[in-house]
Order: sequence, then C-alpha cells, then structure tokens
Amino acid sequence: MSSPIFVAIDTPDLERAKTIATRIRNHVGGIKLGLEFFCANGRQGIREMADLGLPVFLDLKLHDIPNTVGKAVQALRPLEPAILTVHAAGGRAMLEDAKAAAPLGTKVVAVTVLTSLDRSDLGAIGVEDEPHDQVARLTGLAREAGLDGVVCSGNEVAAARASWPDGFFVVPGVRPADAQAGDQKRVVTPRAALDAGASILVIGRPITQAQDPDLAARAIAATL
Ligand SMILES: O=c1ccn([C@@H]2O[C@H](COP(=O)(O)O)[C@@H](O)[C@H]2O)c(=O)[nH]1
Repeated sequence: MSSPIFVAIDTPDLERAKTIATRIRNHVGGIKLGLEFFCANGRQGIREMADLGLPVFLDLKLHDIPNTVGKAVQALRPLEPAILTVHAAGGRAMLEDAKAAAPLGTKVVAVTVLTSLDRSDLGAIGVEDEPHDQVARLTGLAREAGLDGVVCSGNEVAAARASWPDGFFVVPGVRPADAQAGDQKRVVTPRAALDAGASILVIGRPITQAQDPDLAARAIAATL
C-alpha cells in the first residue's frame, strides 16, 4: 500500500518545490500544492510538479458562488489532480457544481473547519457550535452533495468516518509528538490520525522545514 502521507509543499519557489518533492518521493504517497504555490506558478507549475510522477493534491479551497466555482473547476480539469478541495461553507449547490465539473478520477473533498481554528475562533465568526459539531454538520452536507469526502482535524475524523464509512478523509494539522504546532490549533500525531480513520495525512512544515526532509518523512512514516 502506498504511504498515506501527502506532503504540503508550501512555497512560491518552483525549483525549491521540485527539490523537496524529488528528495521525499520514495517515502510519501503524494504532494499537496496549495494557494501559495498556485498563485506563484499557476497551472504550468502544477504540470511541472505532476511530471515528477507523484499524485498531486490541488488544495485551492475554492469558495464562491456555484457558477464561479464550477467554471474554476472546469479550468482546472486538464490538470486532472488526484484530489481537489472546495470549502463546504460555500453551500450545497456550490459543492454539487464543483463535483459535476471535476474530472471523474478526481476526488473532490470539502474543507469543514480549518485546523487553525478553535472554539473561540468559530465564535468570532458567529458559529456557536463546538468544532466537532460544525464538522459533523458540514460532513453531512458534503455527503448529500455527492462529494468524495472532507477535510477535518484528527479530533473529528473518527466521528466523521462513523457517519460516512466509505468517505475519503483528509487530515491536516498533523504533528509528530515533538514538533511545533505553529498556527495549527486542532493537532494530532500522525499515528493517532490514522488510527482514528484518516484516509490520508497532510504534513507540511515538519517535513519541508526539516534540515533533511527525506529523513523527516522517513521518521514519520516509521511511526505509522
Ligand atoms: O483545515 C486545513 C486545511 C488545509 N490545511 C493545509 O494543510 C497544510 C498543513 O501544513 P503544515 O505545515 O503541516 O501545518 C497547509 O498547506 C494548509 O494550507 C490545513 O492546515 N488545515
């Protein structure tokens, strides 16, 4: 079985992204490219990264009116990413249009509650529920809209999977026991996230900022 680790390569520098991906390629299941990389390098940058041969998770977290998101996903179709993200809070019609516009082989997954948010952050944007309850609500919405799965933290993934056994669960906010959380607030270890039902783990800085990213990826893989 291929590794569940997708490395978040968050850099605007195409050559640095290629160097990291090349170094870690034998110890991870794929690479995740997000807004920072995409805004700097666009579709051509994604193509060049895909040419390295690892599955590409395109984490653009699209969130707009249904027509705009549908058209954006259409524009991304030629890239055929393995995984593509949209924000669940965009609502059911937006989720449906995103899924309808995506290539058949692309898993479209909805971001529920960002792992950088805690209970008080939710309160500040008018959501009075605990993250757990909001994740449950948005997971149900994503499932009804025909998506493939959701993005949530390792704290909520067990309940999300229990409600959607064949869903695809992406877990970021993953930190080895001795790593710094940084801006992440809902954090679990790689082993705990997998045990709780994660389909894949998104891990960025603990690998990409390490002196030896390959060694860091192997050390994390050894804990799984
Ligand atoms: O809720 C979310 C959704 C996406 N992310 C993304 O995952 C990586 C995490 O990087 P680290 O360096 O391991 O913190 C990053 O690209 C985020 O955009 C997330 O963290 N939380």
